[in-house]
Amino acid sequence: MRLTVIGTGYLGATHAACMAELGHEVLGVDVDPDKIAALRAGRVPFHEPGLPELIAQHTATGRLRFTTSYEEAAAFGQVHFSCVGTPQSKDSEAADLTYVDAVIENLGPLLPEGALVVGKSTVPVGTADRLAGRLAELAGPGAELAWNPEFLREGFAVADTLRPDRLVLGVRSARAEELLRAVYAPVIAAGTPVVSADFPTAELVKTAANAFLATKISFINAMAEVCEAAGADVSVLAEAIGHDERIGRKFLRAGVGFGGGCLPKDIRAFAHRADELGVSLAFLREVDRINMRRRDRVVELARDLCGGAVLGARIAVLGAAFKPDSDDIRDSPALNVAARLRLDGADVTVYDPQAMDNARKAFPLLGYALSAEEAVRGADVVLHLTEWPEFRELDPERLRTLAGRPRIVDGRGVLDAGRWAAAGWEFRALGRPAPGGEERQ
Ligand SMILES: NC(=O)c1ccc[n+]([C@@H]2O[C@H](COP(=O)([O-])OP(=O)(O)OC[C@H]3O[C@@H](n4cnc5c(N)ncnc54)[C@H](O)[C@@H]3O)[C@@H](O)[C@H]2O)c1
Ligand SMILES: O=c1ccn([C@@H]2O[C@H](COP(=O)(O)OP(=O)(O)O[C@H]3O[C@H](CO)[C@@H](O)[C@H](O)[C@H]3O)[C@@H](O)[C@H]2O)c(=O)[nH]1
Repeated sequence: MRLTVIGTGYLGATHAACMAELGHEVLGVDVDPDKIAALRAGRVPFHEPGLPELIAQHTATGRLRFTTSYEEAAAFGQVHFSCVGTPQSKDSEAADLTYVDAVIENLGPLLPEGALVVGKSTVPVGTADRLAGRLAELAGPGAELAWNPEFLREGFAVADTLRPDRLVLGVRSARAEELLRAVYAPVIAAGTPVVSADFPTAELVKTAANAFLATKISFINAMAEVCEAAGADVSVLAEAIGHDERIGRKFLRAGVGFGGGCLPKDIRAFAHRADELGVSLAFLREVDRINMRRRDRVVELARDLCGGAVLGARIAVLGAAFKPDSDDIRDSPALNVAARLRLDGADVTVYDPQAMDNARKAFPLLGYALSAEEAVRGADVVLHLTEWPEFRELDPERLRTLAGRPRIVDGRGVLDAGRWAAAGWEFRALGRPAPGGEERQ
């Protein structure tokens, strides 16, 4: 089939490449000419494992092309996937729907009869119904809308798109469902469950899934707070409760909390939308508060380790991306902590294997090092805030010879506390006692 993918960011570029991989002819569309120029040259303007290979392969054969022209897109595609951003509004918790609206305004008047526009962005419930009305005004009754939310995780985006846990098809006609089933035929044939739903249910599946995931993380982080107060170990607690299959072991990693371009803004937008509907999701605001408190706790631990104030202290921050295998720094806990310590007068040096360019642009006042070792050299405190595999491989013995003072906070709970302590480090982790005794408060 001939498909367009409108908005070629983290979601759209992956979706476009994966649709080409499924055998479709794909045209990616973006308003950012630099992004389109990079993609046309087979380059991916962000870090996502496996994606550069797919983009290069399918741009080389011509099955995947890119444009900035909506006219070209409307003339080309039978199905148009809308993958533009829905960030948090500048002045409230609500989602900013400017870009989602712009796709319909730009594409609608150009569409031929029978075109299907498919929303993939994460939107407040009720958006699809509103957009369908607007599309009907702009394009006439021949064009139709469907809603097909996306559940991919950054770092696993290609695998999650080609082998998702489920496909959710929000449709208003048998024809729309048939078209979407045809688009995803190889994925469905591989056994992926398909859930057909009305628009509001399809929209809500997405926001409910992210709300649940965020709640699970904040639940374990609240337990970490209790563990800190009681001298218990949250990593053992998480393992033990996770053996109960009703709870499950996934998404119970305590630490500095969730960040990124999805969970934080999606729970805020969901709570806001629920308020508009007269339903209280106040617990999601508490989920948000617990999450932000973990960042405060790391700042507090850094302060404690520096003897009460960080003014003039040298602090190494390992990690800038919001999670490993990504260069995405949107709402990154690591950079938020780093920036706050800088504001308090610390001399902060950050190292990340992939996110340095993005971090430098967004936080030009922080210092940057070319390696973990360089960041640690002379540091009074080391903060491990993004769990890249290479940080787990660091040699605590060698780093001890480089650090000004051997003190480390493991904000992700994955470093081997005993090994670091044995190498002479004062080791602190969130929700866990310090090795060899009660956690020092
Ligand atoms: N990033 C993820 O892992 C992920 C996963 C699932 C769902 N989502 C949802 O998908 C949506 C997109 O997220 P993202 O992370 O890819 O955002 P992004 O900011 O990386 O990408 C959005 C892209 O849309 C482009 N754009 C903006 N206005 C446009 C317009 N009028 N026409 C064409 N292109 C336009 C931007 O230039 C940008 O390239 C959001 O709703 C997000 O919540 C994201
Ligand atoms: O046990 C855990 C698991 C995750 N995190 C943090 O939570 C954040 C989000 O992680 P993850 O969900 O893996 O990354 P995203 O790529 O943001 O994916 C989420 O957001 C996407 C956009 O909506 C959805 O499509 C995905 O299903 C959903 O997992 C990151 O900061 C992680 O460090 C934890 O702190 N503890």
